[in-house]
Amino acid sequence: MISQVGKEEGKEVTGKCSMLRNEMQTNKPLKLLEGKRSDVIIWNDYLRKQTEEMKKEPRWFEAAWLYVECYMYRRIQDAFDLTSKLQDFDPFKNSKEMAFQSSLDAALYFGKHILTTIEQLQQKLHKDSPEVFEHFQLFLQVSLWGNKCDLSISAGQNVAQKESPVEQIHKLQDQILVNDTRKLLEILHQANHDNPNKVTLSLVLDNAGFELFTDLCLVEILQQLELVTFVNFYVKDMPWYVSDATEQDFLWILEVLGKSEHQSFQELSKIWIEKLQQKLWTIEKEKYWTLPFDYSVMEEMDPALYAKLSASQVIIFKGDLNYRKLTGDRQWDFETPFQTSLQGFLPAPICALRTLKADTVTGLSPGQGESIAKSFPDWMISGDFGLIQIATP
Ligand SMILES: O=P(O)(O)OC[C@H]1O[C@](O)(CO)[C@@H](O)[C@@H]1O
Ligand SMILES: [Mn+2]
Repeated sequence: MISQVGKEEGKEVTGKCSMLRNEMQTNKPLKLLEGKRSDVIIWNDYLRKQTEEMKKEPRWFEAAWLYVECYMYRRIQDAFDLTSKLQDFDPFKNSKEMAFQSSLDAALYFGKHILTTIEQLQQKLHKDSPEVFEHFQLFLQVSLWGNKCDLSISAGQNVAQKESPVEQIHKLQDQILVNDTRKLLEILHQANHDNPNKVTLSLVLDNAGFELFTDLCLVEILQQLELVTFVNFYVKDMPWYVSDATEQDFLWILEVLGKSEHQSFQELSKIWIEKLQQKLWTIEKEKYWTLPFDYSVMEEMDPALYAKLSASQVIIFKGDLNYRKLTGDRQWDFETPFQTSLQGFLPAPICALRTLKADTVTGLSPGQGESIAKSFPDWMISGDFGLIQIATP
């Protein structure tokens, strides 16, 4: 329940958001943050440095898109931080929850599919059987296409997933521009060989709701196939890009599945809650994901996080924004090796699972981008094309 004070403060936040919109529309200079969160100093220093480097104050239409776009979400949080009652209020919660509710059919279909798969795996499957690859590939691709479901482009409007994901992925095969699935499986096999029963996967999450559900299913299968032992899920530490997953969103989905009338959902929720209790899964909150930096400077700016990621055997980065931060959101030639575009960021083998929604991409084969562009002019922003892309140290 929001108190009377909370209601009044809600009006103040709305007023601040209108001002923010006006600053944006009229291309005003970016302002310093005013709240008291621990990252304010970092954001404000960054703005001062940008001003020094550009020899003028950064403005909305002139500064780098990655920076201003992140700054916009950070300013929204700043408005809440300046209240006494609404600092933990998530303005996107409703949109995230509604989007998941309207994707329940697809989630249920996939939930039943994973439970059947688990049963088969437990009964018979030999770890070297070709079926391992089939399962691995299917769950990886469903998690990839789950990334189509973000709410930032649709301004929070519904992006319900209606069709059965298993049937959809067959149709989408040709839209995977780089497919390093086999390499990823090899890396996991090698990691198990080197560290039996001690393989840690870091999964840097993107969106809550249906995408998160597909991520949880992917991880479950990786553990069932005994390719991965521990999973660290990295969530956002504040509401971000509308649909990005926070710890609350993660816990919410487990709760909703647990309370569902469908037995398959209940079962999955029970298995996953146990994994959290047994520390086979952990939810990690780190502030770096909502700072203005790309990942090439993480080692310098946040050596502790870099070291933590380095301790895992594989890191999966989900989604478009993570990809932009991996590549510094530069206008790379499409054929630049993915590894080059990481500019030294490689704490452990990296796998990017991303549908293209912004115009940066690397690691394509000669002429591939140009050829797609002829038939699909908006191939880089439509979310219709995807990558399963690996870089190894
Ligand atoms: O949820 P995702 O996959 O990171 O997508 C968010 C993307 O949407 C946009 O906000 C709009 O294109 C991009 O700036 C951003 O990279
Ligand atoms: Mn997102």
